[in-house]
Amino acid sequence: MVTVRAPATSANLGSGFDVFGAALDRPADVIRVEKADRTTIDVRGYGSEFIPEDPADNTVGAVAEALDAPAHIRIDKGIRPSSGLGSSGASAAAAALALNELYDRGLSRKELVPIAGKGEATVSGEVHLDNVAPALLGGFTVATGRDVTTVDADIPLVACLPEIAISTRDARDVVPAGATMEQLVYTVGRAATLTTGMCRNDPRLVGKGMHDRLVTPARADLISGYDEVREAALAAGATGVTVSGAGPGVLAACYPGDRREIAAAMVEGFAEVGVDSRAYQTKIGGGATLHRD
Ligand SMILES: Nc1ncnc2c1ncn2[C@@H]1O[C@H](COP(=O)(O)OP(=O)(O)OP(=O)(O)O)[C@@H](O)[C@H]1O
Ligand SMILES: N[C@@H](CCO)C(=O)O
Repeated sequence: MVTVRAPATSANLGSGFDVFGAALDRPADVIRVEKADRTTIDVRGYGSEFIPEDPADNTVGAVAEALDAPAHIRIDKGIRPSSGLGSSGASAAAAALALNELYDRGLSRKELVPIAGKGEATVSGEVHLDNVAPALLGGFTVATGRDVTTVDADIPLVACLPEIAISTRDARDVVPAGATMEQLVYTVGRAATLTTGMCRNDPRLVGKGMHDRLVTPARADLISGYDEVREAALAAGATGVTVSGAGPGVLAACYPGDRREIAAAMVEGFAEVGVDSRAYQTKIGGGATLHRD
């Protein structure tokens, strides 16, 4: 039996739509796999009632098929689905690492990224690697096509999840079809600022680089209380705030000593508009970990 813990991730980070991603040190999914004649899936934990166990509809099913690795797969969800913390991608990444080990396929973590991406595509409709890459490799990741670069950054974060569900598929429908040259220049500047901040472990630059005028405003409109939460987090010391992944989670970058106050301010911001939420005080963390029994 092989057990893998794969972390939650935050994709986009504002200025890096479909390219940037970061592994979070908590929460995480845990997957256990055992060889079998055909793949079966048993889902438990956070939000498990909303997750299909049919391999055709669960992200881990496509991964088992791609690796030709049928198994009994038990998923313990620690990451709420449809929250913007890469829940479906974490399961896909964990399954790729676990089944690669179980069947001695010998693929590297980088080679497993596109395989996990096939699993993620079953629910989001298109292949994008900005959740599965950090879940497998850890740190801050830049995924361009099949090429993934990683930076082992150490940046404190707060992720606040409101009790609203937005599927990635629906949130992709509101992404603008095009951009003006002015918007492109602004986005490149912010993305470069964020990347420099990650390389220097500088929360101020990371926060500044999260600001995005292209995709985030359209997605923020889907999240009741987004403006209130953003203002509250900035007033409490956040260096930048954006939508986490496809939402509805909201992500704040900050200095280490400010996390508790920012988390409370974000929960209060959602409460102002009558929405319950849960905040995680976290930071950029490592990739999936594997244990063989
Ligand atoms: N193993 C899985 N874990 C979580 N969700 C899954 C899984 N397999 C299938 N799903 C389905 O995927 C959808 C959730 O994925 P979605 O991409 O919308 O959200 P997310 O992974 O939480 O967020 P994001 O990608 O924006 O960070 C739900 O409809 C859920 O039923
Ligand atoms: N880049 C993806 C991440 C969510 O899976 C999106 O924003 O749609």
